[in-house]
Amino acid sequence: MGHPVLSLKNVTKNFANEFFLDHISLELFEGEVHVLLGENGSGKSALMKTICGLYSRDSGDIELFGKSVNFETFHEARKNGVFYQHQDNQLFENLSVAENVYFDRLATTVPLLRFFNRTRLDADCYRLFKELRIDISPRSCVRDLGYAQRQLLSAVKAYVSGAQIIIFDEPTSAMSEIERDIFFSLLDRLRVRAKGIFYISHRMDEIKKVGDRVSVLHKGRLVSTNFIHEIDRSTLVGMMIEEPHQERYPRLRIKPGKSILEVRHLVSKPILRDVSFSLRKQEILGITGLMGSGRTLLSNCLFGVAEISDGEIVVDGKKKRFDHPLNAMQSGLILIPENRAQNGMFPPLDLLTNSTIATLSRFKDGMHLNEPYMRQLAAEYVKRLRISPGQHDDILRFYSGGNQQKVLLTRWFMYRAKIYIMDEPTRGVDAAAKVDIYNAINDLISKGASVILISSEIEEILGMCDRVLVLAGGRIVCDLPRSEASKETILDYATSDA
Ligand SMILES: Nc1ncnc2c1ncn2[C@@H]1O[C@H](COP(=O)(O)OP(=O)(O)OP(=O)(O)O)[C@@H](O)[C@H]1O
Repeated sequence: MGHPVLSLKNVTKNFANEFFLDHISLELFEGEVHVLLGENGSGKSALMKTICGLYSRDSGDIELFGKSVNFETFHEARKNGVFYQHQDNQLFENLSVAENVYFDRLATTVPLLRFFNRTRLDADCYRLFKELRIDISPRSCVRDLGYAQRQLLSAVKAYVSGAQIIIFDEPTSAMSEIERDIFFSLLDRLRVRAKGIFYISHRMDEIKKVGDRVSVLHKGRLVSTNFIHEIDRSTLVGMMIEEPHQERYPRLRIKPGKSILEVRHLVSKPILRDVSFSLRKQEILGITGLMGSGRTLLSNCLFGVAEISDGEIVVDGKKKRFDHPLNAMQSGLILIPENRAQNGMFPPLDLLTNSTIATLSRFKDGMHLNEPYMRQLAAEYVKRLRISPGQHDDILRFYSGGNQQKVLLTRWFMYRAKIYIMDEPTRGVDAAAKVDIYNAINDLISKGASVILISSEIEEILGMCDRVLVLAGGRIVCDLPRSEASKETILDYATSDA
């Protein structure tokens, strides 16, 4: 192990007396990938943001290459070689992929944007993507990319930034195996080029693969730092959470009933081609596929967000045409979207409003809303999904990513739809809270709902679903009962690209 390139010494930060980073001392050694683990809201992102100027510390010291630093802005940290990849991928929606990748180059080396050479920029990006095996067109607009593609793009931005210290905050949370392999090879290159990497993740399966040491945070405190090869998964989980072990995938033994949703020969240009499948009452139907396979587009078509060029949707035996999400909702369908920051949350509003906003009719009491009932139901979900801090007037913007996700789920769990389409519902959620979410999904099923669970995590699909569909190149390439599905079969089909 080399010498420390970044040292935190007794760093503290008080967040409005609600949360406290408690005297954290941590070192990042030259050449290491240092994994940070901890349940949702344990302080991982807050600590990293304190390093890179997004938050100022109250006390303690941070040394970069042996010199004390106190970055006041994110920009100052970047100038000094510290790059933070935010878990919500902060990209420019209206710019192209190449412009996003080389945005720093544009902003710093070209005095007037209008003189920049687009052809050269695209060619550089094309070469880079070819080298990294990334199959995204440099000219596409970021707005049209799926979440996993955006994650890959953010990682490439870190790569081209030339930064010496890189902080990845849940960089692979929506990526499937193949994209993760691309990301890991990019990480291997960075390991050689950068001086040190902090790596936050809830995907326990990747930690051994990527990390050298691991530090666990719990409620703003550092619990321990260990070499990864010296510690096993269950010890790590035990350090993160206080509760005893729970079953990872709690499955119900309910036999699905008759078909309630039929999708027939659905086409949505330019990706989806001839997609047909059915969903049965009280069934959990898993859909997986690689980046760009059409998973999210399919969910958007079913929910009336994206246009359908051909084919039909039949709900409860009746043909439907959804031009707007409201039509889909009236027919009992709900979509919990993949990109919560963009399509799900109301960041400036409080927890109570964010959780009850879609279900106000349920709380109607004459001319008023029954506020005690709203509070009671919200409190039940706060407890059940362990939302933290969980006060009704907490503003959502200040919540950790995983807790924001839980609030979003609360909103739709309360809604009591017939058919739930959940696009990556456990993204950014810690191992224990995932089980809470699976239990809440089971609860919906036992009350008669059906669920389409779209996920990039094959283990999750195999653990929770009755049946698995694999999308590749915009088509369904397999439809398997869970008993016949395995990780290998799914991967084989996912890479077959019909
Ligand atoms: N600007 C802020 N104002 C008030 N509280 C904040 C602010 N930023 C973070 N917090 C609080 O600090 C705590 C830790 O949040 P943080 O985002 O670091 O969690 P995390 O460990 O990264 O969780 P996750 O895995 O869910 O992303 C949370 O309780 C959060 O509400």
